[in-house]
Amino acid sequence: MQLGADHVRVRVPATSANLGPGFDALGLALARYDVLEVRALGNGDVVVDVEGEGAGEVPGDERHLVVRALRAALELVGAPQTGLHLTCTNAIPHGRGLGSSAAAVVAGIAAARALVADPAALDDAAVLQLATEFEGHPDNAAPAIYGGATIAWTSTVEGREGAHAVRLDVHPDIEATVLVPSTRLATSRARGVLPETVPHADAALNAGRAALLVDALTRSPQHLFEATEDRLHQEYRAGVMTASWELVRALRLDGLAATISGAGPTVLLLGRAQDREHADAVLRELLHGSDLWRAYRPGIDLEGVRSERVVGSTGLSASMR
Ligand SMILES: Nc1ncnc2c1ncn2[C@@H]1O[C@H](COP(=O)(O)OP(=O)(O)OP(=O)(O)O)[C@@H](O)[C@H]1O
Ligand SMILES: N[C@@H](CCO)C(=O)O
Repeated sequence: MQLGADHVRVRVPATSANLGPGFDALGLALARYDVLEVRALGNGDVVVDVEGEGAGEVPGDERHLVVRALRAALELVGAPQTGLHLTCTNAIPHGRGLGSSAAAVVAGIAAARALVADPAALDDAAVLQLATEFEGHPDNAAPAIYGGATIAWTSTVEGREGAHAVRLDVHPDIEATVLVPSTRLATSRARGVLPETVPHADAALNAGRAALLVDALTRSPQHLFEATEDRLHQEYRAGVMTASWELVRALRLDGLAATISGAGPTVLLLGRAQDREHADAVLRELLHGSDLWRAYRPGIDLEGVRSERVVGSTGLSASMR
């Protein structure tokens, strides 16, 4: 397949995975975005300019995660590799449990989709499958692609092998607050401290809470507190994110639906708009005098990744999702 454009722009949301009991399955898209421009270059050069999160840290060559994902997507659809000039304006913090790596991978694949002559060859299902091959699990990639909340799973059923996701419409009263610490934690380290097996009673509790959480997210936000209980991963990880786990416990003691965001160490707080005042008062008290945390209330992203071809200096073609 040939390229159909030489300049595209992509916007991809931050995501919060797990949401408590939905380990490796549930995710939520947040309205905080990395924005990328990708230009195909006639020569084989790779130039990467980064502003914001990751500037001066991520590699500026073929090892850059967006470049790797983009190249994998071009290869998947049989499009030619090309030189690339990548301009990244990043607002998703790295290594904090807000899906920065999934966002980079999804953005790279979405850029490839917008660059190739037949974008339909990289439909959302193909983007999810390829992103999951990079990430190892689909729970951040799914909301980054579809927006809203998602349930993602990896099927082993014959003929349906691989990653799948369904999108949920989040109840409009639900708000997300993220408390982002200055410290980082690599997902690989947080996964390394998980046990091989868990007690049956804990697994049973999580199954019930995850099911309840689907209802709480979409229809009954009054159940968010109980629905975000988890016994499968957060406490096991407490030793590698002590301050985050302490904050989750303190917030929950005050009746707030706090969880570790993804593999941490960010803390996610879900709640109803009507409970915002109470949440803010608790946060003020708990975080008073601490310079460890930055708090945001980003809003829920409903669209997922967006890309568009850039034509001339200002004109844009139809956006491609
Ligand atoms: N926009 C980006 N551009 C290039 N590389 C990135 C980008 N975002 C993340 N990465 C790479 O991914 C690493 C972070 O991935 P990691 O999975 O540890 O954390 P996370 O994705 O932020 O958190 P989580 O998966 O728990 O939500 C960074 O250190 C960097 O190497
Ligand atoms: N479900 C994943 C999310 C981080 O990518 C975890 O908690 O390890």
